[in-house]
Parts: sequence; structure tokens; C-alpha cells
Amino acid sequence: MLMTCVYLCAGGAALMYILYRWVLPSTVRQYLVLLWHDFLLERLLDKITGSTRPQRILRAVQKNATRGDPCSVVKVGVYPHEQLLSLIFAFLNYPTTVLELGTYCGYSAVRMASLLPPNAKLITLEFNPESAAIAREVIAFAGLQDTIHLIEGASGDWIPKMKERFGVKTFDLIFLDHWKDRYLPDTKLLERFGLLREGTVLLADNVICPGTPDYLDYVRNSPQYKSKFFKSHLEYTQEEDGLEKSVFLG
Ligand SMILES: C[S@@+](CC[C@H](N)C(=O)[O-])C[C@H]1O[C@@H](n2cnc3c(N)ncnc32)[C@H](O)[C@@H]1O
Ligand SMILES: [Mg+2]
Repeated sequence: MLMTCVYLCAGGAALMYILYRWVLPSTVRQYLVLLWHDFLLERLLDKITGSTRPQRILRAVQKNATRGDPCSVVKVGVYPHEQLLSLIFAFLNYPTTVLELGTYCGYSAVRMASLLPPNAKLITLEFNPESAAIAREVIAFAGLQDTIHLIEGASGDWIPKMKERFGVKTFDLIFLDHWKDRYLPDTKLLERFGLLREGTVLLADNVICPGTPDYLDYVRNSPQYKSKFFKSHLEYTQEEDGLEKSVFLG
């Protein structure tokens, strides 16, 4: 009886894996991965540890990184775009004005700021107060509070105020990594408020999973952009994903 149960469970698990890996279309698979990873697994970990994911990230940074050393902070997590970011920063001859949409816990902000030349400025926007508070602590731990300017608020509200509130003329690099349905409207806002110059690079994350079809269609077909896709994979998974690098041509 026990062995029959074991065989049935093993057979069921194998069948589920085959269905998941080879039968389900990739879009369904991507939704399942996001549902599992960003929702079910996180809720389970929240319950078990009595803490939220941002709180766990901050604790991991405080425990495993060295205060004042941004590289040690970045090493605490998995960052799939490490090499590409370094290449793009070199290609741009080290940008001095960078905007990030979607800070979360400040991980990519710390990564990018650690590649910036002295006197450069990185503005990052986050509308979730809990994430913004954790990001502030992560940024301070890395010793980058003078380079990274974290704004708590929604991109749609802040992009129009960038020039008057922060004295920004145009950005050299913009990293789009917030909610995917905002990529296109925020790009149009950046255009409308004159924040792009000839040569500004838009780097859009997760354009396949969860995906940003309207944004991709826009930057790939507009004569104002020269766009190129870089294959990658979704953070912490093997699911196919990618970044779109689009150079504004003016
Ligand atoms: C994928 S996470 C960012 C991850 C971060 N860039 C990193 O790699 O470490 C997306 C974040 O964008 C924030 N967000 C989403 N839409 C936003 C908006 N319109 N304005 C500001 N923040 C937004 C979410 O609260 C979330 O924390
Ligand atoms: Mg991302």
C-alpha cells in the first residue's frame, strides 16, 4: 500500500513536470512561475519567517555584506544583468544622470550607482512606502546615500516635475523596471517633458516575462529609437526573459 502511494506520487510529480516543461505554452508557464515565485512562495515564506520579503532582503544585506561596500551588497542577491549593465555603462562612456523607475529594495540602484563616475546622480522612484523605507536603509548601508536620490512616489506624478524639482536637463540612461503597463505611458511622458536627448538610452527590463508588448511595439517601430533585444532570464528562475535597449535618436 505504502509503495503504491509512493509510486503514484512520483508518477504524478513526473507527469506535472513533463506538462510544465514541454506541453504548456511558454506564456502559461511564465504566469505559473510568476504566480508561484512572486505570490505563493513569498506568502509561505512570510508566514514561516514572520517577515516580509523586503525585510528579509535587508536582514540578509546587514548580515552578509560589509557596510560602505556597494559590491558586497550586490553580491548578497542574484543579479542577472550584471555584465550587460557594465557593458552599457562603458558604451555610454559612464553616464552621469541616471533615472530608475521601480526601486524595490534598492538592489539595482546600488548596482548602477557603484558603476557611476564621481559627481554622477541616480534618481530612483518607488511608490510602495515599505519598499522605499527598506531601500533607503540598503542604500545607506552601501554608503551611497549621496549618489542615489530615492523619491517615494508614482512615476506618472514625478516625471513631469523632474526638471523643476531636481534641476535635471536630460537623462543619459533610464532603467525601466516598474509595473510593465507603465513602460509605454512613462516613455511618452519622458519625451513630452523633454527629459530625453539624442543618445539617451532606455533600458527596459522583463520585456518578455511578464512582458511589455505595447512598449516593444513602440520602440521597435518608432523612427525615434534604435532598439536591440538582449536575451536574459527571469530573476531567480530559468524562465526566458530579456531586456530591450533603445537609443533615443532625437
Ligand atoms: C521589479 S521591482 C524593481 C526591482 C529593482 N529595480 C531591482 O532590480 O532591484 C518593481 C518596483 O516598482 C515599483 N513600482 C511599480 N510601478 C511604479 C510606479 N508607477 N511608480 C513608482 N514605483 C513603481 C513597485 O512597487 C516595485 O517595488
Ligand atoms: Mg526587473
